[in-house]
Amino acid sequence: MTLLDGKQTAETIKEEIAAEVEAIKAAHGKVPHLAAILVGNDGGSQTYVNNKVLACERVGFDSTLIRMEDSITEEELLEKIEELNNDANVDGFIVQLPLPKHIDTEKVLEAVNPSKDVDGFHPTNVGRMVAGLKAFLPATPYGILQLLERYQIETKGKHCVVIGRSNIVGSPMSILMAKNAYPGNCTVTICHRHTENLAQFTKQADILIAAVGIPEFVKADMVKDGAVVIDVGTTRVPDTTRKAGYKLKGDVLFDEVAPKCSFITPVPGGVGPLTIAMLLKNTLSAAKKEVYHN
Ligand SMILES: Nc1nc(=O)c2c([nH]1)NC[C@@H]1CN(c3ccc(C(=O)N[C@@H](CCC(=O)O)C(=O)O)cc3)C=[N+]21
Repeated sequence: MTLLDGKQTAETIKEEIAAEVEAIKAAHGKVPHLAAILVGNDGGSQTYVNNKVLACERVGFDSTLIRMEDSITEEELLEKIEELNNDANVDGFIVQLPLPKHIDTEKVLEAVNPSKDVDGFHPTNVGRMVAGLKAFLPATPYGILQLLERYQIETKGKHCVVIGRSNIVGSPMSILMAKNAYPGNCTVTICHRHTENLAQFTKQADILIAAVGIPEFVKADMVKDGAVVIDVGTTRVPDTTRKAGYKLKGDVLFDEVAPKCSFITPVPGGVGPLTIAMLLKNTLSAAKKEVYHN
């Protein structure tokens, strides 16, 4: 069993980005700039946004964190987005999810200019990805592709089973794994809450991607011997013995599943750090105008 070290891979990617930032700075006297809007003060979201800001510093990007109260109106958020769309100093920005219930998430995501949508959540980027055009890829699926590629895991002709069909992970992951590319060329099965006899599908997976958000959902008897298992879950479970007051749990019952795997990602230190690295990669692409040449 080989551990897929997301933390180390993310470090390598960030070093590559930092080297490019140096070159851009030398040539143009400016560096890529990522902004993030955080509405409210959900603990998990704060951690991720703070990690993004720290990562920006690490690679030499400018970053701006915009905090807004839980009580803001949709209109106020849309105004802020318009401001960032029009700010020539900002190359890319994200609106951290989830948003408060009184705000229409789809409307908000559609308001982001696709050329600055480094999360890849705008319908234009989703459509472009599906059509095989240049697009900002959502950071988590993009990070998983990087992990498969950098560990040189064979994907052609393999059966990839994705559990979960969310817009930000399960759906785009399934599309990318089926593409005529490396990593890709898989036969893909998407499972979700209405899948009958889930284990019958997961047991056939050469590559199993768990993106359900239920801690330790995938047990050993659901996994084939020698499978590659990618765990996207990062649920905070209360743990009073820890200083942070919580423990991070993946969607996979790691101790039981790992011995059966050829490769597996840990939680923490797996997919999470790569998500942040690929957000930076998208921001670099935005600054270099590699996707939209406006
Ligand atoms: N607009 C938007 N874009 C996102 O990309 C987005 C979002 N909203 N909302 C929330 C989810 C979740 N997410 C994570 C990012 C990093 C870690 C990460 O770095 N995790 C560390 C541990 C962090 C910890 O200690 O809590 C790890 O797995 O090793 C986890 C989760 C991005 N998301």
